[in-house]
Amino acid sequence: MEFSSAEPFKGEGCLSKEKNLYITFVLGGPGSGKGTQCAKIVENFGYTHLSAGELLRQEIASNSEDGVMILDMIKEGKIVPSEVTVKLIQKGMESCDNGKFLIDGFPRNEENRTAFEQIIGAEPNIVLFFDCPEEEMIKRVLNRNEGRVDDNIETIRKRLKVFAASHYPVIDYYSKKGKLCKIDAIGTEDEIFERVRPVFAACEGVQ
Ligand SMILES: Nc1ncnc2c1ncn2[C@@H]1O[C@H](COP(=O)(O)OP(=O)(O)OP(=O)(O)O)[C@@H](O)[C@H]1O
Ligand SMILES: Nc1ccn([C@H]2C[C@H](O)[C@@H](COP(=O)(O)O)O2)c(=O)n1
Ligand SMILES: [Mg+2]
Repeated sequence: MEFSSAEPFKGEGCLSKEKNLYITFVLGGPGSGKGTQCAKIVENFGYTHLSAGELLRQEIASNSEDGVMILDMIKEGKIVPSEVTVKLIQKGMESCDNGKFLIDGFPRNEENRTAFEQIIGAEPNIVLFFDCPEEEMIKRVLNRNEGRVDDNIETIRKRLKVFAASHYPVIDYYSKKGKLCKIDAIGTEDEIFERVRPVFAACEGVQ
């Protein structure tokens, strides 16, 4: 496991300097199991889960100014401009007393990553990466049955292409910083969580 735990980050930028921030970015391709494992981390370790995709879907549902643009991009499997997504994450972080965040599905590319650093003024302590073969991701997404507009084979193929083209520089960046924790995402949900659990158990002492 390529991981070194780090001290909590003192909020800077938009977030209160009084708040001890402990940020985990949760990465992986579509259907790799990010949301499923985040729910288990919340249950076991008391984090606040902010899914970038879910925040964008809520923005569509609320008929906001950016809603139509976001919907068009999601249908095409494209990445929404970083400023829009980071502002939604910022709102989510500010509305929470707890400083322990799981930021799921973010950063999707280098633009996302640098926008977060600039706007939020913080870095993740840990970056989880769920490593899953494409065929398994396709199977899981097609079986998901949650009515998402992007859970169809055409959009999945586009999302997988975007993922393959943009995730590596982000993974590489955090790997070089000793923050990357790669998790084998094949197995049952519980088996996978037993690979995730030690990462958070190890961090309990430094929060
Ligand atoms: N280990 C697993 N084995 C089989 N199915 C799984 C496993 N983990 C999650 N699933 C199922 O696969 C589907 C996708 O999982 P999940 O929504 O957690 O993925 P995700 O990485 O958040 O995807 P997305 O990026 O599209 O939001 C869900 O229906 C979930 O119940
Ligand atoms: N950082 C992000 C996260 C998500 N999106 C858009 C594009 C994705 O295909 C879609 C669904 O995300 P998921 O729920 O699969 O994490 O939301 C984005 O543009 N930028
Ligand atoms: Mg998800």
